[in-house]
Amino acid sequence: MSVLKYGLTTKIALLTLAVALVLMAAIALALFSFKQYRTTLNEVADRELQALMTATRLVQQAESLVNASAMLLLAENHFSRRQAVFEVEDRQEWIGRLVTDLSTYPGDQIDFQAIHQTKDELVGNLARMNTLVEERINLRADVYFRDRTSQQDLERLELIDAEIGEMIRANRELSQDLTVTVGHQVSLIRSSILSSVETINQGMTLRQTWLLYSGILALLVVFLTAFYINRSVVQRIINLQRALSLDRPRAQDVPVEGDDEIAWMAQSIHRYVNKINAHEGRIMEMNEELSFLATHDALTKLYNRHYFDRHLNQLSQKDESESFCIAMLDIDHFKSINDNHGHDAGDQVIRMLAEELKAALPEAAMVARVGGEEFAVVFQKLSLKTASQYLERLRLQIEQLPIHVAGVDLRVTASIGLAGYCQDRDLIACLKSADMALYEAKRLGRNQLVVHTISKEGK
Ligand SMILES: Nc1nc2c(ncn2[C@@H]2O[C@H](COP(=O)(O)OP(=O)(O)OP(=O)(O)O)[C@@H](O)[C@H]2O)c(=O)[nH]1
Repeated sequence: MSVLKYGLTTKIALLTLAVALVLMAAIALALFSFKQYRTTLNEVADRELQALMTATRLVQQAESLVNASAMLLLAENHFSRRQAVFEVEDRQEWIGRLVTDLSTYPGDQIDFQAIHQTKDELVGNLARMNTLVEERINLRADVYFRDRTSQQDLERLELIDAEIGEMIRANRELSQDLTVTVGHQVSLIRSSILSSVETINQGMTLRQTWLLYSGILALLVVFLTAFYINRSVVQRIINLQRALSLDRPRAQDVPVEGDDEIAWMAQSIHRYVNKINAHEGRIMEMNEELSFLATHDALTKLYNRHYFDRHLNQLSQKDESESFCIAMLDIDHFKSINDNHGHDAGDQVIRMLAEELKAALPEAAMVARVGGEEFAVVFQKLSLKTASQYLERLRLQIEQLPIHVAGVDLRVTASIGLAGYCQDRDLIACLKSADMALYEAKRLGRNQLVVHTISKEGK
């Protein structure tokens, strides 16, 4: 019988493995999901938020550029102009760098070309404004410091102011365009972030569902395992225990169905119960045999001396006033049978006489073999007269009994002593009296019945 074949060990191991696999899959799924969400969140933080910050700084720089261009416009001398130009160039450089950074953002809906174009136009305008402001400062210097006022210069100054005013308007518009474009871009980045969050949410929801199913599956397998163990192990052990807890367990009550460890154990118990029952049956038979041998004579199957004594003792303790008699019977010259025909022949004669005694005497009479060729009879609720009639008839039957042993025909006789009407239930005295009657029968020539009657005063 292979333990690995269909045993409970294998089945429980498989169910445990199934639970472990489901749990491991759920844990792996959870870990993988956490890793994926962390990666996605890092990407969003690195890429989307970076782009968002770049865009915000770009808007700030665009506003600063407009302020710097106002400074340039208001410059009254070359020092102020150069300071404003320095500020403008600084802002331009920052705007250029931020626009380049933003261009690396992988958003296919964003119009980077428009941003670059707006920026380039802004830069071009500022360069032109610088030239005009420089020319205006020079002309104003000619007018106010060198006193070289000409109509032409005044007209030129007016033209320059007009062009600068135009440019400021254009720059403000370009700056607004840039802000609007970048603002549009910010909203795109925001949409992208929302889309990433939505993707994460969907992934989370899907994996939550999977984790829930995994948990339900694991619980199901655990319940199935518990149900299986209860049905296949616990209930069967309980049934086995119930079958064995009976006073006398029967092999057919031991449930042996199946082909697993418990079935194999039950089959072994079944075999043991069979063996124990067989042994018990044998022991009971032997007990009966022993108790029969303890109270009966092996040769004649009549009661033995021991039982006879016990019976007399019990009778003496009974508080009954009913009469009873005791007879003693002895085969005459039995020694010569043994001597002439052998011990086995003697045994056979004893057996035949015992059967004759049982057949001739009433069923209620207790007949015992109390010595080698000596028998005792206790008659209850029977008068001495009737008992003596039975015994006399028996004596005559023995006398005429055809006995064929050891190839020869034999005739045997028996002497009988009978005592009765014992007063005060003195059985010992009664037995002694019967013995004396037998002795007397022997003395008087054997093959006869002598009856003694005991009175209160004695014989
Ligand atoms: N075959 C056989 N002989 C037995 C058994 N028990 C006792 N004997 C014999 O029975 C004989 C009894 O002989 P005795 O006591 O001298 O008496 P008896 O020869 O019967 O003579 P009386 O009783 O005086 O008539 C002895 O020889 C015993 O050995 C037995 O179980 N089987």
